[in-house]
Amino acid sequence: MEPIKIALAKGRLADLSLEIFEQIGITFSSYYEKSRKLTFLSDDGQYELILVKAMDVGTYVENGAADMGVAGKDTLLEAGADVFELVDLGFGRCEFAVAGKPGTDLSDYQPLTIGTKYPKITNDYFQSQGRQVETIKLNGSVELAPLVGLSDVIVDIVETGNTLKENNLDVLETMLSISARLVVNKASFKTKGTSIRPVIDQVKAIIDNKGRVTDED
Ligand SMILES: Nc1ncnc2c1ncn2[C@@H]1O[C@H](COP(=O)(O)OP(=O)(O)OP(=O)(O)O)[C@@H](O)[C@H]1O
Ligand SMILES: O=P(O)(O)OC[C@H]1O[C@H](OP(=O)(O)OP(=O)(O)O)[C@H](O)[C@@H]1O
Repeated sequence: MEPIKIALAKGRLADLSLEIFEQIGITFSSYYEKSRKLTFLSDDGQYELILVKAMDVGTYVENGAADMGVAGKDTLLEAGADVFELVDLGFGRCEFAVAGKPGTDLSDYQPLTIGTKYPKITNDYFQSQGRQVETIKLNGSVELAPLVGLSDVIVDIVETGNTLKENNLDVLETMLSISARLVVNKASFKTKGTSIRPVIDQVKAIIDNKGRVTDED
């Protein structure tokens, strides 16, 4: 039988995700972080790890190129991924926020310009409140934008708040909380249910029992 394909991004969510898979007996001992290889077969040959960019996990899973995956809620929302989101893994916790120079009054700007890696989430959020904004798509170092006059404010992820602090920016408005999710392709969930369901159930059991898989573990 074909291996179940699991999409994962290198980076912040990789280690804890692989740790959870290991706890349910799915191990990829040929994987190591510095490798340039993008696919790894599990030791039992039943699963295949495919390494994609964080923002692309939802796309691979939605299209069935991967049967399941681990992705931040931020990336799933931004990609508008049509997938089953079956487990909140409880790590990778952070907040979306509007941030800017201290004392910035959002209502002073018409339209408000917003630098962000997440134009869809930003537009959806402000549109739902009937507030007119203009987004400027950035790919990183977003905190720079208001400092150099590229945008009035930013919308970005805040975890510890250190990046904002070190750049003399403040949270002006919090938007929504996010965390890592286990997602499954809708067709795979039906056609490969006998293989996929036990994985979901075991991951759920680990999260429920531990209730303490955190970034600090
Ligand atoms: N402080 C944080 N900053 C960014 N993402 C975080 C943070 N804490 C948790 N996350 C979560 O980790 C996920 C992966 O983040 P990571 O930094 O590895 O990739 P990325 O920066 O989105 O991608 P890339 O580095 O390829 O541009 C995010 O989508 C988010 O859900
Ligand atoms: O509140 P903090 O704990 O400081 O974390 C938030 C920072 O982390 C992320 O950036 P990342 O490290 O992914 O860099 P980039 O997006 O600028 O590439 C995010 O875009 C913030 O800049």
